[in-house]
Amino acid sequence: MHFTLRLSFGLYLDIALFFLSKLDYPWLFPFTGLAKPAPVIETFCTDELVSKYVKLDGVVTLVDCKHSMQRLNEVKPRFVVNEAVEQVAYADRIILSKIDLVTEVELETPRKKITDINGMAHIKEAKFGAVDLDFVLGVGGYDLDRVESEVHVDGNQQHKAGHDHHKHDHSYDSAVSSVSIVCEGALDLEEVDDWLYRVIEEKGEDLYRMKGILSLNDSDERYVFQGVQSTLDGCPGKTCGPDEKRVNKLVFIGRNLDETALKKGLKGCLV
Ligand SMILES: Nc1nc2c(ncn2[C@@H]2O[C@H](COP(=O)(O)OP(=O)(O)OP(=O)(O)O)[C@@H](O)[C@H]2O)c(=O)[nH]1
Repeated sequence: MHFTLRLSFGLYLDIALFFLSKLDYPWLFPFTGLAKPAPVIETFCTDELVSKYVKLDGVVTLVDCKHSMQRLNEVKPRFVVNEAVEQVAYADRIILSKIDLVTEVELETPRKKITDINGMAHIKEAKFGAVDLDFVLGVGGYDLDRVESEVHVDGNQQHKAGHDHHKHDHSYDSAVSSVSIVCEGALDLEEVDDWLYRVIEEKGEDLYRMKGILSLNDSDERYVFQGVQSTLDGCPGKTCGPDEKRVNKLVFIGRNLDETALKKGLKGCLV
């Protein structure tokens, strides 16, 4: 008698991931060239099967400081992704490599470009990609308990990382930037929750990542959140000291972010 065991691909993957997860090793997935990071991150964060066994620790992007500017400055038509810009925008850690091939002054251009796109990522300069393993492993880029130590915002500012509008007014403005907001006061949790979901809905795929620390009116605990595209996670954070100021810090990374509207939206949630 013949038994035909029909296993779906999903079940094979389930079994493979189960055994691989038992090894308890960090996995590094290298993506070369023009890989789009968003679908990969989405798979790790939202795919039921993959997220059962594998936790995304962080995205590390290597930027060649000698040759990357051309790619980063390339203006793409509407709805066409600039993969190089997205790779920087989604990164938790950025290795600015080949620094021996440029002068200190020349290094300023890619460094500025990167921080304009992504105001959250930690940047390290390197020769031949040599950095401490701690920099690329145990990143915790998606851990809520790391949000407070990761969100360092330096005031209300938006860094535009797109092209010069006057030179390229024929094309769609696909500027990717970081918007950092710091505002004092206590927020209404329901209001801020509604507002964040409204931002996600309105911006759609143009919103890449966000993180924040919120002070709420009915609690001494801060509230931390982090989101990737349409997913949003949040939980209570550290308790506010009795004399501590109620401060809210948020960082958004995305395309065509409207800083004024974001600030106004957040202010509307203050009690
Ligand atoms: N001088 C110098 N050369 C480097 C450095 N890093 C890599 N290279 C050299 O650059 C050449 C190309 O290496 P990479 O840019 O790392 O190649 P790659 O990763 O395949 O390139 P991509 O897929 O485009 O990222 C090789 O000959 C490397 O030895 C560096 O920091 N300094």
